[in-house]
Amino acid sequence: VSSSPGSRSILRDIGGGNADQKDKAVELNTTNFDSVLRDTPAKYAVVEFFAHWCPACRNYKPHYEKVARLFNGPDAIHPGMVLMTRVDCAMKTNTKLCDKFSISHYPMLFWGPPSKFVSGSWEPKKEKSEILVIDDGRTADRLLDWINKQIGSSYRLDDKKFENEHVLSNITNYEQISQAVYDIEEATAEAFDIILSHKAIKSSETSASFVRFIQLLAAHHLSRRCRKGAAEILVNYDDICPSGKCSYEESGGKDTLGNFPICGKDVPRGYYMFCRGSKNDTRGFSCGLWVLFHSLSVKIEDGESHFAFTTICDFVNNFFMCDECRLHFNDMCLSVKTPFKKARDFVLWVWSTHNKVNERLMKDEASLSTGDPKFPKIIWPPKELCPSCYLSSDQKKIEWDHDHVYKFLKNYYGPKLVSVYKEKSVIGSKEETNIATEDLTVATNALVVPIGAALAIAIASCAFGALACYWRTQQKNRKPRRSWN
Ligand SMILES: Cc1cc2nc3c(=O)[nH]c(=O)nc-3n(C[C@H](O)[C@H](O)[C@H](O)COP(=O)(O)OP(=O)(O)OC[C@H]3O[C@@H](n4cnc5c(N)ncnc54)[C@H](O)[C@@H]3O)c2cc1C
Repeated sequence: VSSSPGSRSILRDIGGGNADQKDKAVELNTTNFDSVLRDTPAKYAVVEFFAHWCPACRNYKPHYEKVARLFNGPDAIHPGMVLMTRVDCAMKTNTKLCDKFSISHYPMLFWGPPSKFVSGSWEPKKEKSEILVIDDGRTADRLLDWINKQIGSSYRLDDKKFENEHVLSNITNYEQISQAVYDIEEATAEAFDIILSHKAIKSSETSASFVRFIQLLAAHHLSRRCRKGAAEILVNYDDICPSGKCSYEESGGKDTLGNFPICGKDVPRGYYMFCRGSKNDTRGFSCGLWVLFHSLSVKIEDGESHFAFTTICDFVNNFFMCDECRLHFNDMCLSVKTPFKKARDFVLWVWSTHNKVNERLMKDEASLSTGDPKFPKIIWPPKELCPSCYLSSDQKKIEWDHDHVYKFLKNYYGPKLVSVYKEKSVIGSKEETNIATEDLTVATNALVVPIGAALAIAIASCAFGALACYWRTQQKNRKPRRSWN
């Protein structure tokens, strides 16, 4: 991926990277402008072009920062909506960048989808640009009003984290699933961190379960960086977990599990987007985990379906540290008596199992008021999302059209889920298109290729073409181990 190194860490460190001044707005320059705006999960960006010598800009900064604290960084009040950035045009290195946006005065503020800024420009007379000049952002209040008008929100400067009414409920919004691509990465990294912090690979059984899950991720995770991270772990597994005994601590060397961030060093970012609750302790990780399972299920081929089923069941049983959840889930796993032969059956099993959990939680949450008021549990998908999934329904019973449900799930957790990446690639350069496509390409043809000893557990169940290929490249590049040591 051609992003400049560290562009993602810049996004993550907003407030950390600029920790000296505690600035929340991200400082952009010629080098990181495109990569930061391409990598951001945010739907919109504000770019402030300023000059550090300009007194008006200095006076404006506290206003801009008041708004930036709402949107930027892991402590943001409304993360993932707007990325607030600034470019110092007084820096010689940024001259060309500022020229491209025809900067006529300081500060000058622009608004638009981040992808439109990538390799983008702005001219005063150009009509129909998706990049707009913010013409009324002179104070923090006015800037926020302007933003609210653009996105139909009602954010306020004194909003507090999770004490707000503004999270948009996504129950019936077909488009919002595209934000979940970032949550899948987040949940994967969080699951991995939990395993590390609990030192949860404790036996040969848990070790085998872990390897199988990582194998599933290496082959079918939607995010390229998570597939890559998973493959790295597999390749090095014998060294970092000899005989299933893992070393966990992060150290300078590459010989502990902690040194292999599964989705790259910049994930977890610290927040969820599609899975964001309106309260601090709702949704988040467990929602992200479900979305991960669904997104994996729709990628599975017929021959892998039973492997995927047992792998997910074992993973939940061994590594999902919510006792009630894993016990119930395990019961539902055990109730499957005949092995899956068809991917369709597995996709529908994950869906119906999730609905059984929803059904049970609907009652619990109603009596205990523990649910998220903005995201009440429902039998899913609601009619608004998929009318054709319903053959008939009354108060007590829904009769599903399983063909339509399957078709809906394949699209919803497949192309729809990754549509944000695709959108970015359409507008970007040819090179970018290739990157985005590569980002999303998953191994669909699962070949059984005999591979090395370290993957013995993995190949015992099945092996995936892409993974085997990766493994072989690594083996070629690896120095032979000196057996006399
Ligand atoms: C394996 C597992 C078992 C769990 N067991 C329990 C338990 O026993 N007790 C408990 O209190 N909590 C349990 N949880 C947590 C619980 O299911 C929810 O994840 C949590 O309450 C957050 O709910 P949510 O509103 O974000 O939606 P979630 O139920 O997490 O769903 C996430 C998103 O998936 C979509 N979705 C909903 N239903 C379906 C479906 N049937 N098929 C496809 N997509 C769907 C919706 O868009 C929804 O927003 C479990 C979680 C997991 C991953």
